[in-house]
Amino acid sequence: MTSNRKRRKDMSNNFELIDVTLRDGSNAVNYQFSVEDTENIVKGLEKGGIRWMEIGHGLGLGATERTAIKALHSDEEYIASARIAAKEMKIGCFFLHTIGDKSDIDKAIDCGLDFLRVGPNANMEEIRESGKYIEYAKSKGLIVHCCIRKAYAVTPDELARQAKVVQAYGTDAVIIMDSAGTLLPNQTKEYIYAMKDQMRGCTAMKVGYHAHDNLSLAVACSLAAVEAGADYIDSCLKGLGRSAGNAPTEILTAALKRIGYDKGDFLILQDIAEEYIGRKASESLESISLSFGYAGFHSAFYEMIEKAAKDYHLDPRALVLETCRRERLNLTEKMIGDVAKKMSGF
Ligand SMILES: CC[C@H](O)CC(=O)C(=O)O
Repeated sequence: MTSNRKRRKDMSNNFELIDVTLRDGSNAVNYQFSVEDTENIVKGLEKGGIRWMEIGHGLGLGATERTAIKALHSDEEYIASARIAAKEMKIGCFFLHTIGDKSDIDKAIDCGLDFLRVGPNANMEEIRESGKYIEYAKSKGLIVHCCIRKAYAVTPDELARQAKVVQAYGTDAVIIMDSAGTLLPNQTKEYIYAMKDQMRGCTAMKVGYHAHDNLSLAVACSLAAVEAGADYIDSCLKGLGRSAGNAPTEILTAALKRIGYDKGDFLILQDIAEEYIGRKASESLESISLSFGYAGFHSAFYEMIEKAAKDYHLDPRALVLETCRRERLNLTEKMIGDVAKKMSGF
């Protein structure tokens, strides 16, 4: 008992929470966070003891400029307002190699960015394509995380091999993203252990975890990740995020405190969540999310499911489950259409 307590106490500063409300949560509010929301949430999180946060468009740098999904403000406006509001908070942004370019990284640095989170899907091709941005951001002095999306689509060993490749580009941390909220706590640990084993003795590269709450396990999986030795854990106020949302920051900090980790004042964080996120949170909850979590389905593919389900008069939930039995990483309209056709007996 005593040694357990001591071990936990010794570990209390060994990992960081990264609040991603203003980035992942932006997906849930149609990218309409205002500069005022940004300032209030940054100040509130900092008051609650959070030291790292991710902000900006849900799809990362350059998305407002280069996609049809426009945020209320530009990347520069979001970063500059967060920078002004923050005292010591580290401010980060997401980056997709399919959307952003190096000029976006330069502009973000000029506005005061501290860290960049480059997000390839869990396949070697995307990892390699993202590599040049990881190297570039490192050469410009940023802290860089490689957030491997849809990590559940490959085995823990395969993900660890991908992390090894990422490491060669100089990334400071690899974040395991359970983008569909499909992992169970014991599976979460397997991914962290595989990653740590792969890196053992040869690098200072850190490992993080980003949960989604489709099976209401985001907090449990995050705690499991901490227990397995994760260095970073992502969370959002009220769990506000894409699809079923993420691990709620205020609940996670309370649960962590119960087991001996002091990662923030959950009462302050709860007040901030109520004040600034309360009304927005319910908008992100959709009943279909449970099937996404069960099957390991990324919500970004849902439009294709909706269309095929309508065309073939199917229950979209059944189509999600059947599609994911065949493929979870690279879904196409044709593939989903073929599954729907087969299911409907055509
Ligand atoms: C497009 C970025 C994506 O939403 C990253 C993420 O949060 C996830 O995959 O869970």
